[in-house]
Amino acid sequence: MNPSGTAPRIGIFGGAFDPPHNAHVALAEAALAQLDLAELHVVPTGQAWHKSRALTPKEDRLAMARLAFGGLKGTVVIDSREVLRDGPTYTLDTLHELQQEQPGAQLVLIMGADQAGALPTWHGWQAILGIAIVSVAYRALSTGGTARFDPKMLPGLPAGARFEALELPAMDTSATDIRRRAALGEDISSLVPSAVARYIDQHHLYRPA
Ligand SMILES: Nc1ncnc2c1ncn2[C@@H]1O[C@H](COP(=O)(O)OP(=O)(O)OP(=O)(O)O)[C@@H](O)[C@H]1O
Ligand SMILES: O=C(O)c1ccc[n+]([C@@H]2O[C@H](COP(=O)([O-])O)[C@@H](O)[C@H]2O)c1
Repeated sequence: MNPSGTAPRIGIFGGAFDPPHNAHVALAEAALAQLDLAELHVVPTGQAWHKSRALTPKEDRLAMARLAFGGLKGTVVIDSREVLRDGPTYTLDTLHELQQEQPGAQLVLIMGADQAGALPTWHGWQAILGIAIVSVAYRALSTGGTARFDPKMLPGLPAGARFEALELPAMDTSATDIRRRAALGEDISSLVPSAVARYIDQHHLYRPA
């Protein structure tokens, strides 16, 4: 408990971060500014069972996450547990581990509205909603507009599930678009933190073989 008698809030922001980009950083900054977090864990995904393409090696994604998020103001932990874990990455496992490590903390799972809408496809999603508050940031759609999210649209929403809105200006940046641009040799320096752009260049990431 805090001196105020409330449970410390631990934020969890997971992603493939292939690569981490400016919208990810803006989302993390908004979470630190708005969610009253004692800590923010930025968690690169290990084995993304839900994505059909092979991700860039986890060592590179972890290194880029350190470059992108390591300098943010606030207590930020670049959490390597999922890249170190064998087998498919399940957020539920991460939440169970954090619960054991920090009993009494309130876990706050942070995501874009696109992921929130897909929650019923997640492993153990109803258990996740029993453990964590879900904080949802709006996300610009490639077709224009923003991805709105209303928890009531989730079929089978468990009673007691808690959601919070995270205010974020809609940004249409996506890692898919950045990988595509980098593969074409286009300049991506306005889309990712400069240290990430240097890392991509130095390690020849996203270029055709
Ligand atoms: N432009 C954005 N605005 C708001 N949230 C975003 C944005 N881009 C990513 N996110 C959120 O960040 C988290 C991690 O996303 P992820 O690493 O998959 O990035 P991505 O840009 O969606 O990647 P990809 O294009 O490869 O699917 C997810 O919760 C996602 O909803
Ligand atoms: O646990 C699951 O089943 C699960 C299914 C889909 C996504 N996630 C997590 O959601 C986060 C964002 O996913 P993504 O696809 O936008 O990178 C990332 O931490 C993933 O591991 C988790």
